[in-house]
Amino acid sequence: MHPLRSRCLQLASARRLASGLARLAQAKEEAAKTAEWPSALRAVLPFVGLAGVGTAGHAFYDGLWVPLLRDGQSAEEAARQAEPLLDAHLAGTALTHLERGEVVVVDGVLSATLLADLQRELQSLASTPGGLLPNPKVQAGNTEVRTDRVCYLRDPASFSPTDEGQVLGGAALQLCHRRLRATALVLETGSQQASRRRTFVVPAWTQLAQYTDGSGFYKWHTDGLGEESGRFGPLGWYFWLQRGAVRRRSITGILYLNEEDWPSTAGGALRCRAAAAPLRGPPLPSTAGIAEVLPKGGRLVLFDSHKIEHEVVATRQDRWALTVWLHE
Ligand SMILES: O=C(O)CCC(=O)C(=O)O
Ligand SMILES: [Fe+2]
Repeated sequence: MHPLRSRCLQLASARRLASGLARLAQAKEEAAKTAEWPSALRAVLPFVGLAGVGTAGHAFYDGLWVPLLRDGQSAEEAARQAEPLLDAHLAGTALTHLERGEVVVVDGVLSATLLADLQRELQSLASTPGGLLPNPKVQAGNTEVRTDRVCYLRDPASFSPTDEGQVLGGAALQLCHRRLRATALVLETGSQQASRRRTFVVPAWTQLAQYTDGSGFYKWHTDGLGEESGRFGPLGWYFWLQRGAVRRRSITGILYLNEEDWPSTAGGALRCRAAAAPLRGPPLPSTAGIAEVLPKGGRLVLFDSHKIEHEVVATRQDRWALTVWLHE
């Protein structure tokens, strides 16, 4: 090779090497700059992680463990202490109507004597200080949605006197609580003939609600998660955990503890955006697809917790309802 050509080639490769080295140095400098961020991030990450796990744990505890998993029972366990409110045949029919998205109404599930005893026990509970508390929404500062006062009935085996809101009630209330929970078993058995076999988890508590004369109402809602579930973006997972038990609700069962003759002029109707299936009792009025169910004492109402939109209209006399949510 000509010496001049060889010199040129040497110069060219030296220049390439120099520019390569310069690029490397620049890249190193940039990497060092950005490395400051990950190391800062690495320092806070364990705390962020701990806070996340703590928040999730709390949401799980509050939203699923306490209301359902801690002392919830299988339908079989729940039925050990009392007779269900429905017989097997009625329960099978009820399941068929529930699957069609209807509201099942069964009258006369409590005797007249029991209804009279209930009136006495309820009056005494209503006048016991701290016996009934504002519902959870009102406690959270929201008075627009519902105004009832509530307490949670439990049987002695799961009762904790230190837990606010828990009550034992008298013998009549205890019997209603047990019979309402026991109804889970006939519904579960009835589902063997229905298109979907169900296995329920029954909370240890039932909710006793009092809507008072002149001011009690509960605006339109469903008892499940409804539309709010997806609304929260990045916080969605938190609400998903926090509303764990609500998410697992399957059937709402309401037993009215009022006098049997509830006048239609007294208001207080449960209105459901669905067809009603009165399995025992008179046909129910319905306007524009909304069934109107008066809270007659001894009336049992069942509906799909997620699908059926319902409201309680203002009542002009004290109105009592005992509710169980069967979960899946
Ligand atoms: O008392 C009723 O009739 C229904 C109450 C209700 O909708 C509820 O507690 O979720
Ligand atoms: Fe409801």
